[in-house]
Amino acid sequence: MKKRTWRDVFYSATEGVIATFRTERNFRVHVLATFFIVAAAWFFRVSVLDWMMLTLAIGMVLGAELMNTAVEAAVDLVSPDWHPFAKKAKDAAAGAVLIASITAAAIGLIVFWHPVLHWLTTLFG
Ligand SMILES: Nc1ncnc2c1ncn2[C@@H]1O[C@H](COP(=O)(O)OP(=O)(O)OP(=O)(O)O)[C@@H](O)[C@H]1O
Repeated sequence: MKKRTWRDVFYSATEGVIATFRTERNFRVHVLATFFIVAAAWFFRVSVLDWMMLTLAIGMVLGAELMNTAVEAAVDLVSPDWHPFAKKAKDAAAGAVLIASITAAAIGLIVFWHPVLHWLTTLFG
Protein backbone atom coordinates (compact mmCIF):
# COMPACT_ATOMS: atom_id res chain seq x y z
CA MET A 1 0.00 0.00 0.00
CA LYS A 2 1.24 3.49 -0.92
CA LYS A 3 2.55 5.51 2.04
CA ARG A 4 0.02 8.16 2.98
CA THR A 5 1.22 11.76 3.08
CA TRP A 6 0.27 14.24 5.82
CA ARG A 7 -2.09 15.79 3.26
CA ASP A 8 -3.88 12.42 2.78
CA VAL A 9 -4.18 11.94 6.55
CA PHE A 10 -5.58 15.46 7.01
CA TYR A 11 -8.01 14.95 4.11
CA SER A 12 -9.37 11.67 5.57
CA ALA A 13 -9.74 13.22 9.02
CA THR A 14 -11.59 16.21 7.58
CA GLU A 15 -13.84 13.86 5.63
CA GLY A 16 -14.64 12.08 8.92
CA VAL A 17 -15.66 15.34 10.58
CA ILE A 18 -17.80 16.44 7.58
CA ALA A 19 -19.50 13.02 7.25
CA THR A 20 -20.29 13.02 11.00
CA PHE A 21 -21.69 16.55 10.73
CA ARG A 22 -23.92 15.47 7.83
CA THR A 23 -25.22 12.27 9.43
CA GLU A 24 -25.25 12.83 13.23
CA ARG A 25 -27.83 15.22 14.66
CA ASN A 26 -26.16 15.29 18.10
CA PHE A 27 -22.87 16.39 16.53
CA ARG A 28 -24.66 19.24 14.73
CA VAL A 29 -26.28 20.31 18.02
CA HIS A 30 -22.87 20.39 19.72
CA VAL A 31 -21.35 22.38 16.84
CA LEU A 32 -24.21 24.89 17.18
CA ALA A 33 -23.62 25.03 20.96
CA THR A 34 -19.93 25.72 20.22
CA PHE A 35 -20.87 28.85 18.24
CA PHE A 36 -23.01 30.13 21.15
CA ILE A 37 -20.25 29.42 23.69
CA VAL A 38 -17.60 31.20 21.59
CA ALA A 39 -19.97 34.18 21.05
CA ALA A 40 -20.72 34.34 24.79
CA ALA A 41 -17.01 34.11 25.70
CA TRP A 42 -16.28 36.94 23.27
CA PHE A 43 -19.25 39.04 24.55
CA PHE A 44 -18.27 38.65 28.23
CA ARG A 45 -14.55 39.08 27.45
CA VAL A 46 -13.56 36.07 29.55
CA SER A 47 -9.94 35.59 30.67
CA VAL A 48 -7.28 33.64 28.76
CA LEU A 49 -7.53 30.83 31.33
CA ASP A 50 -11.32 30.68 30.80
CA TRP A 51 -10.80 30.58 27.00
CA MET A 52 -8.44 27.65 27.52
CA MET A 53 -10.94 25.79 29.70
CA LEU A 54 -13.77 26.39 27.20
CA THR A 55 -11.58 25.31 24.27
CA LEU A 56 -10.68 22.10 26.10
CA ALA A 57 -14.34 21.43 26.94
CA ILE A 58 -15.45 22.00 23.32
CA GLY A 59 -12.68 19.76 21.95
CA MET A 60 -13.52 17.07 24.49
CA VAL A 61 -17.23 16.99 23.57
CA LEU A 62 -16.74 17.11 19.78
CA GLY A 63 -13.97 14.52 20.02
CA ALA A 64 -16.19 12.21 22.11
CA GLU A 65 -19.00 12.62 19.55
CA LEU A 66 -16.65 11.61 16.73
CA MET A 67 -15.39 8.59 18.71
CA ASN A 68 -19.02 7.62 19.43
CA THR A 69 -19.81 7.74 15.72
CA ALA A 70 -16.73 5.61 14.99
CA VAL A 71 -17.76 3.00 17.56
CA GLU A 72 -21.35 2.92 16.24
CA ALA A 73 -20.19 2.40 12.64
CA ALA A 74 -17.66 -0.31 13.62
CA VAL A 75 -20.24 -2.13 15.76
CA ASP A 76 -22.88 -1.96 13.01
CA LEU A 77 -20.30 -3.43 10.60
CA VAL A 78 -19.25 -6.40 12.73
CA SER A 79 -22.52 -6.97 14.61
CA PRO A 80 -25.63 -5.86 12.68
CA ASP A 81 -27.71 -8.26 14.82
CA TRP A 82 -28.36 -7.74 18.52
CA HIS A 83 -25.43 -8.81 20.72
CA PRO A 84 -24.65 -8.02 24.39
CA PHE A 85 -21.08 -6.92 23.48
CA ALA A 86 -22.43 -4.62 20.76
CA LYS A 87 -24.77 -3.09 23.34
CA LYS A 88 -21.90 -2.73 25.83
CA ALA A 89 -19.68 -0.99 23.23
CA LYS A 90 -22.39 1.40 22.02
CA ASP A 91 -23.64 2.22 25.53
CA ALA A 92 -20.08 2.88 26.76
CA ALA A 93 -19.38 5.15 23.75
CA ALA A 94 -22.60 7.05 24.39
CA GLY A 95 -21.63 7.23 28.08
CA ALA A 96 -18.34 8.88 27.10
CA VAL A 97 -20.28 11.62 25.29
CA LEU A 98 -22.56 12.04 28.31
CA ILE A 99 -19.64 12.40 30.74
CA ALA A 100 -17.84 14.84 28.40
CA SER A 101 -21.04 16.90 28.01
CA ILE A 102 -21.71 17.07 31.78
CA THR A 103 -18.08 18.10 32.40
CA ALA A 104 -18.32 20.77 29.68
CA ALA A 105 -21.60 22.07 31.14
CA ALA A 106 -19.95 22.33 34.57
CA ILE A 107 -17.00 24.26 33.06
CA GLY A 108 -19.45 26.56 31.24
CA LEU A 109 -21.32 27.20 34.49
CA ILE A 110 -18.11 28.01 36.38
CA VAL A 111 -16.85 30.34 33.61
CA PHE A 112 -20.10 32.20 32.87
CA TRP A 113 -21.77 32.28 36.31
CA HIS A 114 -20.16 35.54 37.54
CA PRO A 115 -20.08 37.45 34.20
CA VAL A 116 -23.76 36.65 33.51
CA LEU A 117 -24.79 37.56 37.07
CA HIS A 118 -22.81 40.82 36.86
CA TRP A 119 -24.33 41.62 33.44
CA LEU A 120 -27.87 40.96 34.71
CA THR A 121 -27.41 43.12 37.82
CA THR A 122 -26.03 46.05 35.78
CA LEU A 123 -28.96 45.61 33.37
CA PHE A 124 -31.76 45.36 35.96
CA GLY A 125 -30.11 46.29 39.27
N1 LIG B 1 -26.27 -4.54 17.53
C1 LIG B 1 -26.75 -4.15 18.73
N2 LIG B 1 -26.79 -5.03 19.75
C2 LIG B 1 -27.25 -4.68 20.96
N3 LIG B 1 -27.73 -3.45 21.27
C3 LIG B 1 -27.70 -2.52 20.31
C4 LIG B 1 -27.22 -2.81 18.99
N4 LIG B 1 -27.34 -1.68 18.24
C5 LIG B 1 -27.83 -0.75 19.07
N5 LIG B 1 -28.05 -1.23 20.31
C6 LIG B 1 -28.60 -0.50 21.48
O1 LIG B 1 -29.35 0.61 21.01
C7 LIG B 1 -28.77 1.83 21.46
C8 LIG B 1 -28.86 2.87 20.36
O2 LIG B 1 -28.06 2.43 19.29
P1 LIG B 1 -28.00 3.20 17.91
O3 LIG B 1 -27.04 2.54 17.02
O4 LIG B 1 -29.39 3.40 17.41
O5 LIG B 1 -27.41 4.55 18.36
P2 LIG B 1 -28.09 5.95 18.14
O6 LIG B 1 -29.36 6.02 18.94
O7 LIG B 1 -28.14 6.16 16.68
O8 LIG B 1 -27.01 6.82 18.82
P3 LIG B 1 -26.74 8.33 18.45
O9 LIG B 1 -28.02 9.05 18.77
O10 LIG B 1 -25.58 8.70 19.34
O11 LIG B 1 -26.38 8.33 16.98
C9 LIG B 1 -27.34 1.49 21.87
O12 LIG B 1 -26.83 2.37 22.86
C10 LIG B 1 -27.50 0.06 22.38
O13 LIG B 1 -27.96 0.06 23.71
